[in-house]
Amino acid sequence: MTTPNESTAAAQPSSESVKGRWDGVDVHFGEEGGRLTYGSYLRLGQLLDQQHLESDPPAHDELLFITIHQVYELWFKQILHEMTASRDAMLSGELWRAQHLLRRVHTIERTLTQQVDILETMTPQDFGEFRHRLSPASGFQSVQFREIEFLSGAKDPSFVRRFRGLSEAEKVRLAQRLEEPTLWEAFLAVLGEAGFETETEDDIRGALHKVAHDRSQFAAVWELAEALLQHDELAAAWRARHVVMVERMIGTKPGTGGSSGAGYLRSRLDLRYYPLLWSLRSSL
Ligand code: HEM
Ligand SMILES: N[C@@H](CC(=O)c1ccccc1NC=O)C(=O)O
Repeated sequence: MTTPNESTAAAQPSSESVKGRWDGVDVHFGEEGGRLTYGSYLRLGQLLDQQHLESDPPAHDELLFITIHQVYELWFKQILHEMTASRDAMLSGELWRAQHLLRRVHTIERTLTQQVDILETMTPQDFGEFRHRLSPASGFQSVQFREIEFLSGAKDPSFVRRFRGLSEAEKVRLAQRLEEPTLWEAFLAVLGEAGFETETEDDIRGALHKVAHDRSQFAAVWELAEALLQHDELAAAWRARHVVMVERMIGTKPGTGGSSGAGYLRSRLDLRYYPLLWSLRSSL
């Protein structure tokens, strides 16, 4: 019996094969031909070498600041993966799958809002040790954040124009998001498939009413509408949590990205992806 880290003749990589057998178990080899390990699979060498402080001498809390943002971006990537698949599932009529994937998005979004607690263990004084080094960078420049907004339904090309320092690849990604169908457009296709007109806003209001009042017939459509509303509510909760954290950290100072700071962020609190799902509430 060998233990997982011992090498065996059977598991030696050859130049031809990327698979082998070890104690009756398939053994896979990574790109370099070495046997796959935890660290090589997860590319930890690269991942754990990506935290570079701007402060010098190093400010203790800057590692936390970088880590939090990198974790956000990893989850943004996952959210985009799930939202794209959910949109495509709606377009191909797989409503159960669209809803299943949106539920995963909700869980990630709750986690993202809770993560603010970790950042708030940093005091404004400790943030002040390295904040001046960050300008003109800001969360405003998060391409994936804007992709999520566009894919959700809030397409606003003015954000692309206001972006500074975008790479060509990032410009292409944002341009594609402005072109492709949003979750809302996919949902309208679902309403269409269910037999409703969706040409005008009044058509859509009418369709939502019928769905809401005949849940036995339109159960899957109603559940999907609720999942979209939940996504909208969770995005709004993140914006609200973020602005209060910002007030706690920098008060009324302008932002490093060049905006008025909390004032600008407050102006975005009323953003809703699906206003018709919200206004439906007033007439139920
Ligand atoms: C100490 C913590 C933080 C402070 C003081 C802060 C402050 C700000 C400020 C002032 C803005 C307005 C843009 C500007 O800089 O002029 C902004 C925007 C933004 N921040 Fe943060 N932020 C913090 C943490 C985070 C974290 C952890 C994230 C997660 C990715 C984040 C994401 C964003 C995004 C996406 C925007 C653009 C929002 C929009 O345009 O609606 N921020 N932040
Ligand atoms: N805009 C923030 C700085 C900040 O939080 C930040 C800076 C660089 C990269 C991401 C950031 N996060 C959110 O805005 C500030 O004005 O203090």
